[in-house]
Amino acid sequence: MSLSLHQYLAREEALHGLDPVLTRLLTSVSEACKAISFKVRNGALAGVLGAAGTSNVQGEDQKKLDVISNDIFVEAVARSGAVCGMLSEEVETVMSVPEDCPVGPYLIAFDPLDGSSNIDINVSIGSIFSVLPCVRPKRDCVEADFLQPGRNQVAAGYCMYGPQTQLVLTLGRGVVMFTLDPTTGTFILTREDVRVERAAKEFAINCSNMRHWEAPVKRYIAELLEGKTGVRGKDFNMRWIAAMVAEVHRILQRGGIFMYPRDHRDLSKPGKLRLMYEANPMSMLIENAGGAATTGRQAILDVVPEKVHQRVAVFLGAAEEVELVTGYHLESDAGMER
Ligand SMILES: O=P(O)(O)OC[C@H]1O[C@](O)(COP(=O)(O)O)[C@@H](O)[C@@H]1O
Ligand SMILES: [Mg+2]
Ligand SMILES: [Mg+2]
Repeated sequence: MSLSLHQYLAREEALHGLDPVLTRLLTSVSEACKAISFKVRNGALAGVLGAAGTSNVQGEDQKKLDVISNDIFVEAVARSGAVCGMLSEEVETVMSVPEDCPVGPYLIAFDPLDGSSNIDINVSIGSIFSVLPCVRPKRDCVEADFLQPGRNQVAAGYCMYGPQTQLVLTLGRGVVMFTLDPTTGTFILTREDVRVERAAKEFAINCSNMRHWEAPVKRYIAELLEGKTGVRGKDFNMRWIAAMVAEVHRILQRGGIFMYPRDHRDLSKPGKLRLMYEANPMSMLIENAGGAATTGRQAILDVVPEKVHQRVAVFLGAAEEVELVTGYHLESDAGMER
């Protein structure tokens, strides 16, 4: 019998004591994702393609869909009565809930539209979310309330707008996938107990940055590229979709490793991806599927953030590969100390 997201969350409440307020929040997130999915499906017909003509806190040009998706998320989540603060890639400061909305015990961080460079070419994109507890729920939450390690997350996930719209979720007890039935507008559970194998034969990295990488990353990638004839003794395949949601989605289903290392392009940016609404939720998913996620030097989920929009290097996926490349970083650091 097929289970809807609503029924799945009710089952989690009954079997594992899932907080009904968290259920309400996740339901609001799923409604936001559904609304974004409908916009994406209609593309040019809905007038959602192209640039917005503005830039975000990262100094990146915003696409219309970045702004539209952000507005949809903020509206849905603020009205859930489940949060006391929101953090978005598209908004510089943390957002409080409006006066006419009740305040709840959670904080939510989100990347409303991931893979923005794919929007106008009709390639997979997504939305990513991370839910943290709020120690002192109040209307005027501040940045400091969000500065918690990813280990504190109580739920995390993403929705991918690809050939199908799929919502992928962890509550800290494994990873489950739902597929949106476009005829009824219901998310239906289509995969449970998602696992990432320890070994891998596929990797994802943007090789155009190779000259800027640190030595351990250059070493690791060089060994993968040598294939059967090199120290690894096997051939590896490569993919790069330029949307973290799509890369993680592939890895959750057929394995592999995804990397966006820190590089020397701009020393003020330790990596491209953002810790709180990209790396943390994806790391929680990957760890819950039996994989690993590090900065090359420590588990991503143990990083204590200093700023809400902070960037971080990311190596995630198959545990064997993540452990190997992390080992190369630690060896290299130890060598430099000597
Ligand atoms: O264009 P690059 O440098 O390959 O970067 C791709 C990476 O940037 C991101 O698109 C960043 O996400 P946004 O679209 O939310 O800014 C990741 O999803 C992806 O892995
Ligand atoms: Mg993103
Ligand atoms: Mg984004």
